[in-house]
Amino acid sequence: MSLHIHAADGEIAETVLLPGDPLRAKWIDETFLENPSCYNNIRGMLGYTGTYKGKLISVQGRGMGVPSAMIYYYELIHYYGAKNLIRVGTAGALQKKLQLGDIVLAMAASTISAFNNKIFAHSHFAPIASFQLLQKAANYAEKMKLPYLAGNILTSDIFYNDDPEEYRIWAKYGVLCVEMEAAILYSLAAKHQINALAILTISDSLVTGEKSTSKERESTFANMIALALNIT
Ligand SMILES: O=P(O)(O)O[C@H]1O[C@H](CO)[C@@H](O)[C@H]1O
Ligand SMILES: O=c1cc[nH]c(=O)[nH]1
Repeated sequence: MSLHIHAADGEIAETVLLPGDPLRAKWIDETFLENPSCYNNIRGMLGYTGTYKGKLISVQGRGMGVPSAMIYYYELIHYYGAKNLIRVGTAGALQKKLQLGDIVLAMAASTISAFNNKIFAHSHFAPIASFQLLQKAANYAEKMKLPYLAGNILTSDIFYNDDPEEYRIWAKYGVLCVEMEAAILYSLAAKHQINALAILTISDSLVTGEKSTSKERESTFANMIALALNIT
């Protein structure tokens, strides 16, 4: 049992999918898992464990932004022995070639967030994905003909930016999209020698201003979850 997750020992699987929205966790549980049970409702941050094709999988909501996500990543690693953490969620495209609904596999996560500054002082750590999970995800996406790109992404602390053009410098360096939790996931995974991958679905574009409808989000989200579940 930990402060924000009230699960008994053994109640959480070694592989955990992490959507931001706790209701997405509920939806994943109801749509994809067999024999599910809810192990957490502290702060409404729902967590479930069930089976997928006979494998034990957990799904844990983790909120938005680095501080919230870090609490859940940390507790899952420290108190529940998580070994594979897969962040699933939405991102804004920074490149014109990305269409709404496309999947991005985050090979690395650049960030404006300062959580690593204290540890690495004037140097910069490069948070990267687990190659093993990344390779499996790319293979699965190709097999299923899911439109995807793999590359660098940006973990931002800012959702509503005063300067709507600020993304351009990241775009110039090839960064694919922006979200808010992957860099801390990759940093913690490196520190604790576990596997981590962020799988993202493009929900809007900072380049064109397009946004997906709720219906589109639902179907594209399902592709992303199927991908995540099939690499575990
Ligand atoms: O869809 P999720 O996983 O929550 O991810 C993205 O959506 C939220 C912002 O709307 C942030 O958490 C961002 O990272
Ligand atoms: O963090 C996010 C998520 C989706 N779209 C954005 O622009 N930012």
